[in-house]
Amino acid sequence: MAIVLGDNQYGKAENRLVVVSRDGAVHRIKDLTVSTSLRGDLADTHLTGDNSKVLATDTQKNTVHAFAKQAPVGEIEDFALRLGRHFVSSQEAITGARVLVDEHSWERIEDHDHAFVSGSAEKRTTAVTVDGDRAWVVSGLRDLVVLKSTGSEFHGFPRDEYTTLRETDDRVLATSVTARWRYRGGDVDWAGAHAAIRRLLLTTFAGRHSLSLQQTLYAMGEAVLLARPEVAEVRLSMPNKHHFAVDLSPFGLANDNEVFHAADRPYGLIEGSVLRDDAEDPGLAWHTLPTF
Ligand SMILES: O=c1[nH]c(=O)c2[nH]c(=O)[nH]c2[nH]1
Repeated sequence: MAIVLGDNQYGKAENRLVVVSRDGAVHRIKDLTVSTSLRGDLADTHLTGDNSKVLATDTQKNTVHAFAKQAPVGEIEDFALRLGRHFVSSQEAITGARVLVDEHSWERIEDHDHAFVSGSAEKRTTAVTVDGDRAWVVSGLRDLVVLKSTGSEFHGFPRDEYTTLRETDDRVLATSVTARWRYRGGDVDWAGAHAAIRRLLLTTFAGRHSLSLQQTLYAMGEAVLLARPEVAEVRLSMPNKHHFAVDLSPFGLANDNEVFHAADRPYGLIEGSVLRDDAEDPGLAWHTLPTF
């Protein structure tokens, strides 16, 4: 038996980067969390501690900062592609790079030039993978919290000796959407596509009558694929944020779906992928990313 080094990657995780750009007195801010990780000929450092091929994670962090100054950051996908390609093309030992970027939202306070209020917790995300001269882009969003107060049922599930859940034809449906979608190529209007896909996810959640969160998940992914030819696959992770109707009968009160306990945990966790059956090979697009 021999023991060998398996898959590995290394980098600087979660650089918190805020970039202020100025158009005269009017400022704009980009608030990003950037993680870089590199792959390649890295056996030496693991096996002998020879670091001659290790671009320090500190250097990776510095590169993120310098790139934010040297050219406009632009869309997160473009920024991530520039960084990933730089690491692969400038270091002989480095053959692959993964750059993750989350964009945090800020809104202008009224029409103020340089004062902002933090937006919702929702983040726009991208995961760019570079391997040699190839690249894949998986973009998405997370912490998009949505709720509908009717238009959701759940019944017809098996009942065994442990089942207590009541069937319902009218319940609150709430979730916090994590969505990732894989683009088919790199020639994409990143911001326009993101806005359109986000809208499709929201309008489908709102508009489709739901018989299960699973059905809603599939419908949301399907809506994106039907409308957006540049997307090959959508992966969704959607916790079922349960809202339990409170039993008010001890107080002699009827609860006509008005008063709920918003339970924090446990929560159902509904996850899945919706994809074209003729989608091309995803290559390394999802490599080392969480499945959902
Ligand atoms: O939409 C739902 N899917 C489930 O699988 C499930 N399980 C459960 O207890 N409630 C729900 N709701």
